[in-house]
Amino acid sequence: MDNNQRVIGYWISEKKKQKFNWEDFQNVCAKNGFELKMINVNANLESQGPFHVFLHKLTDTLALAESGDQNARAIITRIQGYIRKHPELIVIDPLENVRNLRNRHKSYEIIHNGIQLKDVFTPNFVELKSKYVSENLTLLITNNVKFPFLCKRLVAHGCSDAHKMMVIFNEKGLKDCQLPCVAQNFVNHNAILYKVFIVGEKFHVVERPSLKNFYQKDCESLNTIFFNSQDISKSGSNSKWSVISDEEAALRVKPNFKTFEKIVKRITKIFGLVLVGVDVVIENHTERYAIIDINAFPGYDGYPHFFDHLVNTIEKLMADQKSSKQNSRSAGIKKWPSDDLDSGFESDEKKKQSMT
Ligand SMILES: O=P(O)(O)O[C@@H]1[C@@H](OP(=O)(O)O)[C@H](OP(=O)(O)O)[C@H](O)[C@H](OP(=O)(O)O)[C@H]1OP(=O)(O)O
Ligand SMILES: Nc1ncnc2c1ncn2[C@@H]1O[C@H](COP(=O)(O)OP(=O)(O)O)[C@@H](O)[C@H]1O
Ligand SMILES: [Mg+2]
Ligand SMILES: [Mg+2]
Repeated sequence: MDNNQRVIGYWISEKKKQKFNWEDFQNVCAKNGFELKMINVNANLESQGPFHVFLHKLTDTLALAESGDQNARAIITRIQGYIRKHPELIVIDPLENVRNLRNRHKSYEIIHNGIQLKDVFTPNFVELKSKYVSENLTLLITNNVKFPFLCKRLVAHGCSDAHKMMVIFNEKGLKDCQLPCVAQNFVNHNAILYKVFIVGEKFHVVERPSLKNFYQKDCESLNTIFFNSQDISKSGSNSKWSVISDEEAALRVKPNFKTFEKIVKRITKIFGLVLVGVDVVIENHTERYAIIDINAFPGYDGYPHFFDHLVNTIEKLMADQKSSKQNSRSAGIKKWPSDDLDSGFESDEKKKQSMT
């Protein structure tokens, strides 16, 4: 290996590698002076290094580790040990920050407390865990969650049920909630979802199909709808639950990209993530933007020149690290707190956010 070569060590699943056409990434890296090296997370990392960057999607492993899986725990401990031993390693993204997205209730709380933007909100939500319907009903009322609401598994990824959901229309449907779950107000949005795919300071928005509108009369007549979110909002999805009338479709509004810009800025900062996706719907009538899901290292399907943007972002993070190291040396500060949630892109606040 060339001593000046910068090495990106990575771990993503084989399935994701295929979806991404990873060989193209290899070429983009080579063109920009990076070597891309797959890490064997089951073996000692020290002997596989040195690495300058660690790029990963370890959401499933993190979730498994938290549920007690010994092998997953060993992997996470090994990686954490390596990261601790190499404080200059650029980690995309820090494990602590990715971990915040495992529990849907926790990520909604972070958004609710941190988004602080007029016209952007996360719909009212509450965690349900009681086997007694009456207790859950009280919780719903106390937290202002109304029918219809979405019932989402508490765990957002890493288990086979993470994307199985329900729309609950009435008290009769409460027994259908699969626990533990988060109940979240249903927001009518004329069946269009906006996927905001973020790469550092850049982002790209794609439109996807979504759930239809539901009205008060549906709460009286409909039984619980069970669905898998993977069948609703992929680029080719064609679910019967996404069909709306021509009148409703005519009411769709053109999204305001300035609002997406603001959302991107806030979300990257409060979650401290470089590779993140935000699912947004625009509420009918109020035209407020509802954030309904946050995903670590999503699919980026439809994001033009994703690999170029990723490499440019890595370049920038390296340059930022170098200059902050120089600054802290002159100020007598020892280390940039890269794992601090709120540090995000603090130093770039003034710089213009740009869209692809
Ligand atoms: O399957 P893809 O490529 O659509 O990507 C999935 C994401 O879809 P999106 O890009 O937002 O449309 C998907 O996003 P959603 O939760 O479906 O909004 C998840 O991020 C999923 O990861 P995981 O299985 O939950 O760990 C992502 O799955 P992985 O490919 O990362 O396993
Ligand atoms: N609060 C909501 N109001 C209306 N529709 C929603 C709401 N939350 C989710 N949906 C719909 O359900 C789908 C899946 O929900 P989401 O929270 O994104 O879960 P996942 O992590 O499985 O993608 C979304 O793509 C959207 O169509
Ligand atoms: Mg989603
Ligand atoms: Mg999700």
